[in-house]
Amino acid sequence: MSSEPIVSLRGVTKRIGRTTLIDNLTFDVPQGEIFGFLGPNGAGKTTTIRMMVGLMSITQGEIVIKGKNIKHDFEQAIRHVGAIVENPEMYKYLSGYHNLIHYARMVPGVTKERIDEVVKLVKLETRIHDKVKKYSLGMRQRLGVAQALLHRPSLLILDEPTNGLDPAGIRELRDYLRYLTRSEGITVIVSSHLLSEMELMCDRVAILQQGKLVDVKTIQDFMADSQDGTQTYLIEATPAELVHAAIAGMKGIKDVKIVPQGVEVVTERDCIPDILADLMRRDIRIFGVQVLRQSLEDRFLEMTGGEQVG
Ligand SMILES: Nc1ncnc2c1ncn2[C@@H]1O[C@H](COP(=O)(O)OP(=O)(O)OP(=O)(O)O)[C@@H](O)[C@H]1O
Repeated sequence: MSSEPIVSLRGVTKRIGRTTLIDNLTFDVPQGEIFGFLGPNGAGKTTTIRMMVGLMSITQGEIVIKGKNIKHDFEQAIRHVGAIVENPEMYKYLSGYHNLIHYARMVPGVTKERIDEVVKLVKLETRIHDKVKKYSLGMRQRLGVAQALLHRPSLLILDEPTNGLDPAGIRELRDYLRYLTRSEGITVIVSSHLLSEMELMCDRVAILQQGKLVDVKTIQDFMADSQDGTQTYLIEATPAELVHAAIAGMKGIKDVKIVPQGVEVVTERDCIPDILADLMRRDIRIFGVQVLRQSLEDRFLEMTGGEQVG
């Protein structure tokens, strides 16, 4: 993976009249990842995406895609981008394949081989000759993604792609987006107000709230670090009462409680070896230690002071 970000936003601001919709966004989207814009309704996800694809002007700041500033080099920047921002146009009475042929006429240099390739990429091979009216929402979306991929973009942007999909459709979407990043090296940006989906789908998320960036982090980092650097561990050991009493007296323990599977301890990572060594000295039998990861939802609520999402 290259270290050069595929997209950089620097001080991006959008004002309409006196209202600031987007306020000074600065962050990078690394290449080859699935990157999420996460935030409650009205946080500014769609507005940011619209600016990135040139559907809306930028009041202030810069957006650079693959080294090209979209204000000064729009054509050059946008040729790297495939996007679905609004519902893509499709002819319901034509097959998926004929829709692609029709669309490909508007995209210079697209061959029949490329059409077959994109059909494979979105895993529509078995149904591509069916009429679009017979497609499920998930399949229509995949056809939309196939359209967006025809010109070999290195960045795919999908605004709220899980909207209206059933759990199976969401899973398929996740699988083929992952396939696109892994096998084709395509960077994907998705937006959503649903934390649980972003957690499963993305490598990294930018959290937006009221047009501002709250934070941008990898999913692992979101779940791992609580604000004070502590983490919850489950120590499976018996007898639980003895474990509890021993740990409660140690340094650096924020919380300790007995749970059905053992004892839960809130502490810093560096304290774990000492805790285990101490328990072993007391002849306590240790069966396992697990890091209990916080869900992104917990982290989000912690970071935004409780504004509910989803
Ligand atoms: N053209 C516009 N004129 C005025 N206000 C707008 C315009 N477009 C969006 N807004 C406002 O900007 C804010 C951000 O909207 P945006 O659609 O970007 O949010 P979002 O995070 O995508 O939310 P959602 O999930 O509801 O689509 C909202 O308060 C919205 O009402």
